[in-house]
Amino acid sequence: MIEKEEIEYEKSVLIGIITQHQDEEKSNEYLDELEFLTYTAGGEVLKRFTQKLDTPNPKTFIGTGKMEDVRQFVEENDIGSAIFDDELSPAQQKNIEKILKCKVVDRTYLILDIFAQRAQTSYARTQVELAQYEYLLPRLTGLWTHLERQRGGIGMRGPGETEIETDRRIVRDKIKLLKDKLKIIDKQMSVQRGNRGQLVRVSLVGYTNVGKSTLMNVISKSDVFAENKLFATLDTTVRKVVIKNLPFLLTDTVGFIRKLPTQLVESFKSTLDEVRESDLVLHIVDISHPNFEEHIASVNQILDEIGASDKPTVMVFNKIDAYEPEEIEEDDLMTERTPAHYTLEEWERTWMNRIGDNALFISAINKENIEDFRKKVYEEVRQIHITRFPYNNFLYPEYDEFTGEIKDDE
Ligand SMILES: Nc1nc2c(ncn2[C@@H]2O[C@H](COP(=O)(O)OP(=O)(O)OP(=O)(O)O)[C@@H](O)[C@H]2O)c(=O)[nH]1
Ligand SMILES: [Mg+2]
Repeated sequence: MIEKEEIEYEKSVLIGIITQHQDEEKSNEYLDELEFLTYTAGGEVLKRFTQKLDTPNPKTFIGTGKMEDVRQFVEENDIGSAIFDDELSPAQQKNIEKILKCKVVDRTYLILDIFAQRAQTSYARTQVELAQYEYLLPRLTGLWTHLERQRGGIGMRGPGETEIETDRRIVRDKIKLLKDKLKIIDKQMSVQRGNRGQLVRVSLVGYTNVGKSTLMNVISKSDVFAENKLFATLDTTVRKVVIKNLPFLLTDTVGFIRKLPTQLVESFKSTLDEVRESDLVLHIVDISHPNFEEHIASVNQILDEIGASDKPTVMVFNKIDAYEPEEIEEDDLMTERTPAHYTLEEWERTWMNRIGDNALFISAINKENIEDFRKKVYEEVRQIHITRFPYNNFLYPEYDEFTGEIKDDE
């Protein structure tokens, strides 16, 4: 069901709204992220449309006048998909499609589509397929049926055209089948996790594209796929890492994102079990991203949802090489200083100071402060080890006391 072949960049427009809770600046930042998602899915954004609205129009999400602007642009520029930053109701989606006569994709579907495109293993593919069917189920009546355009491109890598006329029952059966299939794999995975013995488990979590896989590669000398697109990693990778003489398991996981579709959280539950069952969480943050504080909040919320928010956590602020505060010219007396103007040193004195030792500032790419990072991880893992196996204490001296041969990895 999931097609793998590469597609040409598809012309798209983005549509977002500005509300009381979401001012123009926020809305722009969200659309930046949506544009990155669109690019990752294989689309090119020709134009953004925004509208000030207190509540979205129940029929067409944005107002009639604005929709007419969009329609004209879509027609004149041969646009393949109109992408909304918010979740659309099945009815809204249908209505808008009738007007625009192109694919209408919301943020949730876009993310599902990227996952479908990127899923490598049969396990990840099954999880995505399940999430796609669950998204599709309430939308079954007439989704995209009136479209006579070519197939393929954004939003077409899932259960699409062929299933549309199919009975809901068939989709429900399919959902049940996929759930059963996942249950079997889940059991195997859980046994595998059990077999890993008593090694301390550490997981890398964080917003998508913050550098988790890059850090994994640096620290474990492994070769996990990393790239500057969203959701480069869908399957968890577990590596045995040895710092000095202390072995532990390090897991690289799928990145999180604002408004991660609930269908995905649900079907990736067991991928996330890896995080839930870990002893230590390394929360990686891209400090060079203007929205990094909001990213932290999104990640914490998802950790909470999966029941993993009470783990010992180290905050790792990555990409310090790329961090550039906004500057205020000396003769500029109008611009107010905001956190966007903070230097790294100033950041370190904010709330980050309160987490004290549990905040690290690194560059995975330039290997800056990686030694501090290794030391910190060593000490945390050692602490967990000693608590769990008090008699083994003598095996693992303080990081600086260790004089034996330094082994990086096995
Ligand atoms: N400037 C800079 N870029 C970095 C650093 N670490 C990683 N990157 C880049 O950030 C991008 C994303 O890196 P990944 O390691 O794939 O990020 P990830 O968190 O695993 O992403 P997902 O798997 O998509 O969630 C890549 O282009 C990396 O080269 C860093 O310290 N500095
Ligand atoms: Mg990754």
